[in-house]
Amino acid sequence: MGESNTRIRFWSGLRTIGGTIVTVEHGQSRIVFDFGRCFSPAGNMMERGIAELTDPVADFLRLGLLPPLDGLYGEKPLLAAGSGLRPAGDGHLRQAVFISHLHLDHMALMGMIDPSVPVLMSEESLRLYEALEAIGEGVPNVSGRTFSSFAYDQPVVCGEIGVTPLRVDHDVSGACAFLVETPDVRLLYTGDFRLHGNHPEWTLGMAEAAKRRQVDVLIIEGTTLALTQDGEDDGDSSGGAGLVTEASVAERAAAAMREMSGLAVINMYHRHIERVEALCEAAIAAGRKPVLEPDTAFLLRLLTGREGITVLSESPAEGFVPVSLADINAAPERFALQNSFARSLELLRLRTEGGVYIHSNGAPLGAYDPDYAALRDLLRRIGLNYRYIGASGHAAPEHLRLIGDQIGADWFIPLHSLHPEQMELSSGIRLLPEYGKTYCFENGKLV
Ligand SMILES: O=c1ccn([C@@H]2O[C@H](COP(=O)(O)O)[C@@H](O)[C@H]2O)c(=O)[nH]1
Repeated sequence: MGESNTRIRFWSGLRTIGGTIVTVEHGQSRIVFDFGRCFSPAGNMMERGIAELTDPVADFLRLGLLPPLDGLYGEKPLLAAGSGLRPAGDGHLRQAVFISHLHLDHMALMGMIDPSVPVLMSEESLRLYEALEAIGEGVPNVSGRTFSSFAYDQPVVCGEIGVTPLRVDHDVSGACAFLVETPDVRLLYTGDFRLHGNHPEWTLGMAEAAKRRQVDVLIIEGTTLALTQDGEDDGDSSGGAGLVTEASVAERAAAAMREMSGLAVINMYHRHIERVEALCEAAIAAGRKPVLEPDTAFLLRLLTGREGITVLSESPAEGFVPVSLADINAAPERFALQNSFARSLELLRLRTEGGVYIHSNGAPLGAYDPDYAALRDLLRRIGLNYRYIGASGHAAPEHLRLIGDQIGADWFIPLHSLHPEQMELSSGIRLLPEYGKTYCFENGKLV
């Protein structure tokens, strides 16, 4: 600490999809962006469903699942972990943690940060976070902590570092990129983004702003590089050969619901509330009543103000219209029932033969997750026809290039990707950083 140049370090997420954690430091100022957890079912002890932790911060540190950063964690867990790191709150740093959006791979670990360190997210993200907390989907370990919000396009100053959040389109509301300015360097971290969603102008506006500010360094996500589309093997041919857009999802889902005579079941990710609403409309357009799980219904009402939502419930549900399993079994062809993976066994109580299972970016996302094979097995056994009808939250390779080229930074750093080395832009030097190594910038140049 205390050096005069700007130092950038990468702690996680360079060669994985998500889990991105990056620090930018100048003098005694530091910002951290994103604090998520990389999904790795085979790779670590925390994904094995073993007993609860008593001191998660200490345990995550010992397992190498948290970045070894001075000034970020409480004194007690550091002692418990036998760590020599400096505790938070001793005043040696001006710092803040910025969260680009509320997907687990970008925010799941933010409860581990000492409550004295500010953690900020967009106003929309904070609204969503509060709603998630209300249904028990907040992050663990947050006692004594409050989260703060920032407005798009309004710089937040953290000591000698300025951060301007720029809105982007992703498959969750409130997503943004960060334009980071220090006395030595201007960098843009894209967060996760896409151009085939309902709001390409947000992403294009972000690129335009970054170009105007002539950023030196572009840190860009590369999820789709050398990645097959989710559910590709299941050939949802109605999507056509081109890019599958968010706008096409509802249309294709409605067509599938019309085509099949039995029950329609939809697995979606309820943090993407725009998709939840679109699929409800699709069900209605197909002559079916959408029936949501109670948590999703709660989110939808709170975040959109929608009324008259039907929920799956065996008893009266205040503020909602209840529909029971027996109601559905009396006429399955009249319903489109939301069913998330955690509730899959409920399907055994339903008349599912000849119906359709619309997999619309709900977990398990793809074959890389062991739950996926189990889900497909269940669907085969109960006679539900699987259809993948979704749209990725991530820019296609050609759009990554388009955005990267438009920004035209001197250096570009691909991350959030299994194959960052495949990112090619028309100009700029590609940097594939190493974990924990310090990259120093002085007067806009890597030294
Ligand atoms: O090993 C993996 C991990 C993820 N994917 C796919 O990547 C995206 C992740 O989206 P997020 O918004 O970052 O959660 C999703 O399409 C996954 O299916 C993968 O294919 N392999």
